[in-house]
Amino acid sequence: MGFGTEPDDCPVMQEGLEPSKKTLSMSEPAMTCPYPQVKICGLTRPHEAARCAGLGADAIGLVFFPQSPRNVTPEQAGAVVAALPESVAAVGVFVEAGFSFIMSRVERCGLSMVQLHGRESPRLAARLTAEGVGVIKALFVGGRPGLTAVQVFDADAYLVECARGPLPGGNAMAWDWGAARDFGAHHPLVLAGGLSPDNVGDAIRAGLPAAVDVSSGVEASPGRKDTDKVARLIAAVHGSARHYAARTLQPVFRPKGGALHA
Ligand SMILES: O=C(O)c1ccccc1NCC(=O)[C@H](O)[C@H](O)COP(=O)(O)O
Repeated sequence: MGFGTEPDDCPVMQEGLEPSKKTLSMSEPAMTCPYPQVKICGLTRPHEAARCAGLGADAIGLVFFPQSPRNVTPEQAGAVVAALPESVAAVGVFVEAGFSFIMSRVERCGLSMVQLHGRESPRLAARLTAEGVGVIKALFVGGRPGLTAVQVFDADAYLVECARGPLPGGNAMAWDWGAARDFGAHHPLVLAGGLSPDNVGDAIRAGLPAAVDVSSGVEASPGRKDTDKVARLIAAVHGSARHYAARTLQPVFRPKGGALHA
């Protein structure tokens, strides 16, 4: 696909690596969230990203995947990131890209996190983490890598969605979000797939995630966000706090300005 070219960039799953130790524990930072964080993915325009941030989005996703209708150039992505406040995370979404390609986008565009949305290796995730880049690993119910791959991927958070649709992500495919609930009780879960302002409350009640990720459900057209839908979605998420009465939620997104915020 024309991505990484170095031997170390090989984007296939590797065996025999140390299992991830990343689970929720009392040793995590004391900051808490009353409701799940929100990532709005697939932004292509600076003014729409700024509006999403103003409405309360905690993270913005930029897709670096040429086959996606939401694909951005480094110039477009840099302009979107520049429009964000320091408190918001700038997440680059990659599909089986190599280390050098990813790091070039991180540095050039000012990304604070990367989302690995294909069959990348645990070693790639570890190398990015060692560079100080936040990592979100996508895992797939009914696809590969599945939820058990959490044991070999050390990541800040795990985005879980189903594996249906023509693209690796951004397919607007709803699924049984409750199937991720047990996973989210033990790992930082970003729930995704087919979420919209109308169903996100049900999805949160079912899956109890630390964050939700939405693309198609808040779009006017692919790559263009409808900020009225974004406002309704965020209001619904903020109305879900009652479901977390017995849970402590910690932030999962690293703001582009550096410090974690509650
Ligand atoms: O959105 C894309 O076009 C995309 C393409 C290739 C890999 C990942 C992609 N999106 C990743 C996301 O984080 C989406 O927000 C996630 O898959 C949920 O999408 P949707 O069901 O449309 O809300």
